[in-house]
Amino acid sequence: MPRKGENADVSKFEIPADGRLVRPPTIFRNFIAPNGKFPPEAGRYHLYVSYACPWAHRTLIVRALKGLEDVIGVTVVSPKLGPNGWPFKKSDDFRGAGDDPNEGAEYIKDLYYIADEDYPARFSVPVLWDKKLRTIVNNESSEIIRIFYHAFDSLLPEEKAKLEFLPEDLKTETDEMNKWVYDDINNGVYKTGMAGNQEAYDEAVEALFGSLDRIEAIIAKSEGPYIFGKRLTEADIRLYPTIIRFDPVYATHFKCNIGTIRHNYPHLNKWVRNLYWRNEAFKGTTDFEHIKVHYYWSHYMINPKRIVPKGPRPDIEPLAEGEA
Ligand SMILES: N[C@@H](CCC(=O)N[C@@H](CS)C(=O)NCC(=O)O)C(=O)O
Repeated sequence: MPRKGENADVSKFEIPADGRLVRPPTIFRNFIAPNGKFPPEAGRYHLYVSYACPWAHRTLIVRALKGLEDVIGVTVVSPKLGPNGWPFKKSDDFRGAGDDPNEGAEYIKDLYYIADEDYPARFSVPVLWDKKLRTIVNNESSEIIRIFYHAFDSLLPEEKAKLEFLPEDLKTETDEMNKWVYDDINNGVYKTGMAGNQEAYDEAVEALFGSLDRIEAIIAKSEGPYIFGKRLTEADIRLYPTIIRFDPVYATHFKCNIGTIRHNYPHLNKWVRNLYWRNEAFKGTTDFEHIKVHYYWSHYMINPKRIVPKGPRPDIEPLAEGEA
Protein backbone atom coordinates (compact mmCIF):
# COMPACT_ATOMS: atom_id res chain seq x y z
CA MET A 1 0.00 0.00 0.00
CA PRO A 2 1.65 3.27 -1.06
CA ARG A 3 2.02 6.01 1.58
CA LYS A 4 -0.15 9.09 1.04
CA GLY A 5 1.25 11.18 -1.78
CA GLU A 6 4.17 8.86 -2.40
CA ASN A 7 3.32 8.53 -6.07
CA ALA A 8 3.89 12.27 -6.55
CA ASP A 9 7.52 11.55 -7.38
CA VAL A 10 7.68 11.26 -11.15
CA SER A 11 11.15 9.72 -10.99
CA LYS A 12 9.53 6.69 -9.32
CA PHE A 13 7.07 6.25 -12.18
CA GLU A 14 6.90 2.49 -12.52
CA ILE A 15 7.88 0.93 -15.83
CA PRO A 16 6.47 -2.60 -16.21
CA ALA A 17 8.84 -5.57 -16.51
CA ASP A 18 8.61 -5.60 -20.32
CA GLY A 19 10.06 -2.07 -20.37
CA ARG A 20 7.01 -0.49 -22.03
CA LEU A 21 5.49 2.62 -20.40
CA VAL A 22 1.81 2.31 -19.51
CA ARG A 23 -0.13 5.48 -18.70
CA PRO A 24 -2.71 5.03 -15.92
CA PRO A 25 -6.19 6.34 -16.77
CA THR A 26 -7.32 9.67 -15.30
CA ILE A 27 -10.14 9.55 -12.79
CA PHE A 28 -12.15 12.80 -12.79
CA ARG A 29 -14.13 12.73 -16.02
CA ASN A 30 -17.10 15.08 -15.60
CA PHE A 31 -18.47 17.50 -18.18
CA ILE A 32 -19.89 20.99 -17.86
CA ALA A 33 -23.52 21.34 -18.95
CA PRO A 34 -26.57 23.43 -18.06
CA ASN A 35 -28.76 21.93 -15.30
CA GLY A 36 -26.10 19.41 -14.35
CA LYS A 37 -23.79 19.19 -11.32
CA PHE A 38 -21.34 21.47 -13.12
CA PRO A 39 -23.26 24.18 -15.00
CA PRO A 40 -21.42 26.86 -17.03
CA GLU A 41 -20.76 29.93 -14.87
CA ALA A 42 -18.20 32.71 -15.26
CA GLY A 43 -15.54 32.65 -12.55
CA ARG A 44 -16.61 29.33 -11.06
CA TYR A 45 -13.98 27.09 -12.66
CA HIS A 46 -10.21 27.37 -12.52
CA LEU A 47 -7.54 25.72 -14.63
CA TYR A 48 -4.28 24.55 -13.07
CA VAL A 49 -1.48 23.93 -15.56
CA SER A 50 2.21 23.63 -16.06
CA TYR A 51 3.66 25.45 -19.08
CA ALA A 52 5.97 22.46 -19.38
CA CYS A 53 3.29 19.83 -19.78
CA PRO A 54 2.19 19.07 -23.35
CA TRP A 55 -1.22 17.82 -22.20
CA ALA A 56 -1.89 20.96 -20.17
CA HIS A 57 -0.64 23.01 -23.12
CA ARG A 58 -3.61 21.88 -25.23
CA THR A 59 -6.03 23.29 -22.67
CA LEU A 60 -4.20 26.64 -22.53
CA ILE A 61 -4.32 26.93 -26.31
CA VAL A 62 -8.07 26.30 -26.48
CA ARG A 63 -8.76 28.65 -23.55
CA ALA A 64 -6.92 31.37 -25.49
CA LEU A 65 -8.45 30.57 -28.89
CA LYS A 66 -11.98 30.65 -27.44
CA GLY A 67 -11.34 33.85 -25.49
CA LEU A 68 -12.17 32.17 -22.17
CA GLU A 69 -9.63 34.18 -20.15
CA ASP A 70 -12.31 36.13 -18.24
CA VAL A 71 -14.50 33.08 -17.71
CA ILE A 72 -11.90 30.57 -16.48
CA GLY A 73 -8.94 31.66 -14.33
CA VAL A 74 -5.59 29.96 -14.67
CA THR A 75 -2.66 29.21 -12.35
CA VAL A 76 0.73 28.04 -13.59
CA VAL A 77 2.88 25.84 -11.34
CA SER A 78 6.67 25.72 -11.09
CA PRO A 79 8.17 23.43 -13.75
CA LYS A 80 10.24 21.62 -11.11
CA LEU A 81 8.18 18.51 -10.51
CA GLY A 82 9.78 17.14 -7.35
CA PRO A 83 9.13 14.56 -4.62
CA ASN A 84 5.81 16.21 -3.75
CA GLY A 85 4.73 16.66 -7.33
CA TRP A 86 3.98 20.02 -8.96
CA PRO A 87 4.76 22.97 -6.61
CA PHE A 88 2.99 26.32 -6.45
CA LYS A 89 5.09 29.46 -6.13
CA LYS A 90 5.16 29.37 -2.32
CA SER A 91 6.86 25.98 -2.49
CA ASP A 92 9.14 26.82 -5.41
CA ASP A 93 9.41 30.45 -6.48
CA PHE A 94 10.13 29.98 -10.19
CA ARG A 95 9.64 32.81 -12.72
CA GLY A 96 6.07 32.68 -14.01
CA ALA A 97 4.77 30.31 -11.34
CA GLY A 98 1.77 31.44 -9.28
CA ASP A 99 0.18 30.71 -5.95
CA ASP A 100 -3.08 28.87 -5.63
CA PRO A 101 -5.79 31.58 -5.34
CA ASN A 102 -8.51 29.15 -4.33
CA GLU A 103 -7.24 26.78 -1.67
CA GLY A 104 -3.81 28.19 -0.82
CA ALA A 105 -2.36 24.81 -1.75
CA GLU A 106 1.39 24.15 -1.66
CA TYR A 107 1.33 21.43 -4.29
CA ILE A 108 -1.12 20.21 -6.93
CA LYS A 109 -1.52 17.01 -4.91
CA ASP A 110 -3.21 19.01 -2.12
CA LEU A 111 -6.07 19.77 -4.53
CA TYR A 112 -6.48 16.09 -5.36
CA TYR A 113 -6.80 15.30 -1.65
CA ILE A 114 -9.37 18.07 -1.14
CA ALA A 115 -11.40 16.55 -3.98
CA ASP A 116 -10.98 13.00 -2.65
CA GLU A 117 -9.10 12.27 0.55
CA ASP A 118 -8.44 8.72 -0.60
CA TYR A 119 -7.38 9.69 -4.11
CA PRO A 120 -5.35 6.72 -5.37
CA ALA A 121 -3.83 7.84 -8.68
CA ARG A 122 -1.33 10.34 -10.12
CA PHE A 123 -1.30 14.07 -9.34
CA SER A 124 -1.24 15.29 -12.90
CA VAL A 125 -1.93 18.57 -14.63
CA PRO A 126 -4.10 19.87 -16.19
CA VAL A 127 -6.77 20.11 -13.49
CA LEU A 128 -10.11 21.81 -14.11
CA TRP A 129 -11.25 22.85 -10.65
CA ASP A 130 -14.71 23.78 -9.40
CA LYS A 131 -14.34 26.56 -6.79
CA LYS A 132 -17.93 26.19 -5.60
CA LEU A 133 -17.97 22.44 -4.90
CA ARG A 134 -14.21 22.40 -4.13
CA THR A 135 -13.57 19.47 -6.40
CA ILE A 136 -12.00 18.44 -9.68
CA VAL A 137 -14.36 18.51 -12.63
CA ASN A 138 -11.98 16.88 -15.05
CA ASN A 139 -8.25 16.10 -15.27
CA GLU A 140 -8.11 14.63 -18.76
CA SER A 141 -6.84 17.14 -21.31
CA SER A 142 -8.54 15.56 -24.33
CA GLU A 143 -11.89 16.05 -22.56
CA ILE A 144 -11.14 19.49 -21.09
CA ILE A 145 -10.49 20.87 -24.58
CA ARG A 146 -13.79 19.46 -25.79
CA ILE A 147 -15.52 21.08 -22.78
CA PHE A 148 -13.94 24.41 -23.72
CA TYR A 149 -15.10 24.19 -27.35
CA HIS A 150 -18.74 24.95 -26.50
CA ALA A 151 -19.70 24.52 -22.82
CA PHE A 152 -19.23 28.24 -22.10
CA ASP A 153 -20.56 29.61 -25.40
CA SER A 154 -23.57 31.24 -23.69
CA LEU A 155 -21.09 33.50 -21.81
CA LEU A 156 -19.01 34.44 -24.86
CA PRO A 157 -19.45 37.02 -27.62
CA GLU A 158 -20.88 35.66 -30.86
CA GLU A 159 -17.57 35.64 -32.76
CA LYS A 160 -15.94 33.45 -30.11
CA ALA A 161 -18.98 31.23 -29.52
CA LYS A 162 -19.19 30.30 -33.18
CA LEU A 163 -15.57 29.10 -33.43
CA GLU A 164 -15.47 25.40 -34.30
CA PHE A 165 -12.36 23.29 -33.81
CA LEU A 166 -14.03 19.93 -34.32
CA PRO A 167 -16.26 20.43 -37.36
CA GLU A 168 -18.86 17.74 -37.99
CA ASP A 169 -17.47 16.85 -41.44
CA LEU A 170 -14.00 16.22 -39.98
CA LYS A 171 -15.03 14.47 -36.76
CA THR A 172 -14.46 10.87 -37.88
CA GLU A 173 -11.19 11.71 -39.61
CA THR A 174 -9.99 13.67 -36.56
CA ASP A 175 -10.84 10.85 -34.13
CA GLU A 176 -9.01 8.41 -36.41
CA MET A 177 -5.95 10.67 -36.60
CA ASN A 178 -6.03 11.38 -32.83
CA LYS A 179 -5.56 7.70 -32.19
CA TRP A 180 -2.28 7.17 -34.01
CA VAL A 181 -0.97 10.68 -33.28
CA TYR A 182 -1.58 10.00 -29.57
CA ASP A 183 -0.14 6.48 -29.53
CA ASP A 184 2.93 7.12 -31.67
CA ILE A 185 3.68 10.85 -31.31
CA ASN A 186 2.12 12.59 -28.23
CA ASN A 187 2.61 9.55 -26.02
CA GLY A 188 5.20 8.06 -28.37
CA VAL A 189 7.92 10.48 -27.24
CA TYR A 190 7.27 9.40 -23.63
CA LYS A 191 7.27 5.69 -24.58
CA THR A 192 10.61 6.30 -26.29
CA GLY A 193 12.18 8.35 -23.51
CA MET A 194 10.95 6.19 -20.67
CA ALA A 195 11.54 2.82 -22.30
CA GLY A 196 12.96 0.37 -19.81
CA ASN A 197 15.04 -1.65 -22.26
CA GLN A 198 16.50 -1.54 -25.77
CA GLU A 199 13.69 -3.49 -27.37
CA ALA A 200 10.98 -1.21 -25.96
CA TYR A 201 13.00 1.84 -27.07
CA ASP A 202 13.56 0.51 -30.60
CA GLU A 203 9.87 -0.24 -31.01
CA ALA A 204 8.73 3.16 -29.73
CA VAL A 205 11.25 5.28 -31.62
CA GLU A 206 10.52 3.53 -34.94
CA ALA A 207 6.78 3.97 -34.45
CA LEU A 208 7.34 7.63 -33.56
CA PHE A 209 9.36 8.44 -36.67
CA GLY A 210 7.08 6.33 -38.88
CA SER A 211 4.15 8.49 -37.74
CA LEU A 212 6.13 11.74 -38.06
CA ASP A 213 6.73 10.71 -41.71
CA ARG A 214 3.02 10.06 -42.06
CA ILE A 215 1.92 13.46 -40.69
CA GLU A 216 4.66 15.16 -42.74
CA ALA A 217 3.14 13.65 -45.90
CA ILE A 218 -0.37 14.75 -44.85
CA ILE A 219 0.77 18.34 -44.26
CA ALA A 220 2.71 18.32 -47.55
CA LYS A 221 -0.53 17.48 -49.38
CA SER A 222 -2.70 19.93 -47.41
CA GLU A 223 -3.36 23.29 -49.02
CA GLY A 224 -2.26 24.68 -45.63
CA PRO A 225 -1.46 26.34 -43.42
CA TYR A 226 -3.16 23.76 -41.16
CA ILE A 227 -3.38 19.96 -41.19
CA PHE A 228 -6.87 20.13 -42.69
CA GLY A 229 -6.17 23.03 -45.04
CA LYS A 230 -7.60 26.42 -44.20
CA ARG A 231 -9.27 25.31 -40.97
CA LEU A 232 -7.44 25.31 -37.65
CA THR A 233 -8.76 22.21 -35.88
CA GLU A 234 -8.27 19.89 -32.95
CA ALA A 235 -5.67 17.98 -35.01
CA ASP A 236 -3.39 21.05 -34.99
CA ILE A 237 -4.10 21.76 -31.30
CA ARG A 238 -3.19 18.21 -30.24
CA LEU A 239 -0.06 17.93 -32.38
CA TYR A 240 1.50 21.34 -31.65
CA PRO A 241 2.54 20.80 -27.99
CA THR A 242 4.60 17.74 -28.96
CA ILE A 243 6.21 19.26 -32.06
CA ILE A 244 7.17 22.55 -30.36
CA ARG A 245 8.97 20.53 -27.62
CA PHE A 246 10.60 18.14 -30.05
CA ASP A 247 13.93 19.74 -30.95
CA PRO A 248 14.54 21.48 -27.58
CA VAL A 249 13.72 18.43 -25.44
CA TYR A 250 12.56 15.17 -26.98
CA ALA A 251 15.34 14.84 -29.57
CA THR A 252 17.97 14.78 -26.83
CA HIS A 253 16.39 14.06 -23.43
CA PHE A 254 14.05 11.33 -24.73
CA LYS A 255 16.52 10.03 -27.39
CA CYS A 256 14.06 10.80 -30.20
CA ASN A 257 16.96 11.53 -32.50
CA ILE A 258 16.45 9.69 -35.78
CA GLY A 259 15.90 13.22 -37.06
CA THR A 260 14.86 16.67 -35.89
CA ILE A 261 11.88 18.75 -36.95
CA ARG A 262 14.01 21.62 -38.21
CA HIS A 263 16.39 19.50 -40.29
CA ASN A 264 14.32 16.56 -41.49
CA TYR A 265 10.66 17.61 -41.60
CA PRO A 266 10.30 20.76 -43.72
CA HIS A 267 6.50 20.73 -43.84
CA LEU A 268 6.05 20.08 -40.12
CA ASN A 269 8.68 22.74 -39.45
CA LYS A 270 6.83 25.31 -41.53
CA TRP A 271 3.49 24.30 -39.96
CA VAL A 272 4.79 24.69 -36.39
CA ARG A 273 6.58 27.99 -37.11
CA ASN A 274 3.41 29.35 -38.67
CA LEU A 275 1.34 28.47 -35.60
CA TYR A 276 3.94 29.87 -33.21
CA TRP A 277 4.73 33.13 -34.96
CA ARG A 278 1.30 33.98 -36.35
CA ASN A 279 -1.08 32.97 -33.59
CA GLU A 280 -0.79 34.38 -30.07
CA ALA A 281 -2.82 31.48 -28.64
CA PHE A 282 0.16 29.28 -29.50
CA LYS A 283 3.12 31.61 -28.92
CA GLY A 284 1.66 33.14 -25.76
CA THR A 285 1.20 29.72 -24.17
CA THR A 286 4.67 28.40 -25.09
CA ASP A 287 7.39 28.97 -22.48
CA PHE A 288 10.65 27.31 -23.48
CA GLU A 289 12.32 27.89 -20.11
CA HIS A 290 9.53 26.06 -18.24
CA ILE A 291 9.60 23.31 -20.85
CA LYS A 292 13.34 22.71 -20.72
CA VAL A 293 13.79 23.06 -16.96
CA HIS A 294 10.92 20.68 -16.32
CA TYR A 295 12.17 17.76 -18.35
CA TYR A 296 15.91 18.04 -17.73
CA TRP A 297 15.52 18.84 -14.01
CA SER A 298 12.55 16.66 -13.01
CA HIS A 299 13.49 13.46 -14.84
CA TYR A 300 16.72 12.97 -12.99
CA MET A 301 16.44 9.21 -13.48
CA ILE A 302 17.20 10.03 -17.13
CA ASN A 303 19.43 13.09 -16.50
CA PRO A 304 21.03 12.55 -13.07
CA LYS A 305 23.09 15.78 -13.03
CA ARG A 306 20.00 17.84 -13.86
CA ILE A 307 22.01 19.91 -16.35
CA VAL A 308 19.72 21.90 -18.65
CA PRO A 309 21.35 22.14 -22.07
CA LYS A 310 21.69 25.51 -23.84
CA GLY A 311 20.59 24.45 -27.29
CA PRO A 312 19.20 24.26 -29.75
CA ARG A 313 19.48 27.91 -30.69
CA PRO A 314 17.01 29.30 -31.49
CA ASP A 315 14.30 27.40 -29.60
CA ILE A 316 12.19 27.75 -32.73
CA GLU A 317 13.34 29.09 -36.08
CA PRO A 318 11.85 32.33 -37.40
CA LEU A 319 9.57 32.53 -40.40
CA ALA A 320 11.57 33.53 -43.45
CA GLU A 321 10.82 36.97 -44.86
CA GLY A 322 7.70 36.85 -46.98
CA GLU A 323 7.11 33.18 -46.17
CA ALA A 324 3.51 32.23 -46.86
N1 LIG B 1 -3.99 11.91 -19.47
C1 LIG B 1 -3.56 13.11 -18.86
C2 LIG B 1 -2.07 13.09 -18.70
C3 LIG B 1 -1.53 14.31 -18.01
C4 LIG B 1 -0.09 14.11 -17.55
O1 LIG B 1 0.47 13.02 -17.67
N2 LIG B 1 0.53 15.18 -17.01
C5 LIG B 1 1.88 15.07 -16.49
C6 LIG B 1 2.76 16.23 -16.89
S1 LIG B 1 3.18 16.29 -18.58
C7 LIG B 1 1.84 15.11 -14.98
O2 LIG B 1 1.25 15.99 -14.40
N3 LIG B 1 2.53 14.17 -14.36
C8 LIG B 1 2.70 14.12 -12.95
C9 LIG B 1 2.51 12.74 -12.44
O3 LIG B 1 2.18 11.84 -13.22
O4 LIG B 1 2.70 12.56 -11.25
C10 LIG B 1 -4.03 14.27 -19.71
O5 LIG B 1 -3.88 14.22 -20.94
O6 LIG B 1 -4.56 15.22 -19.16
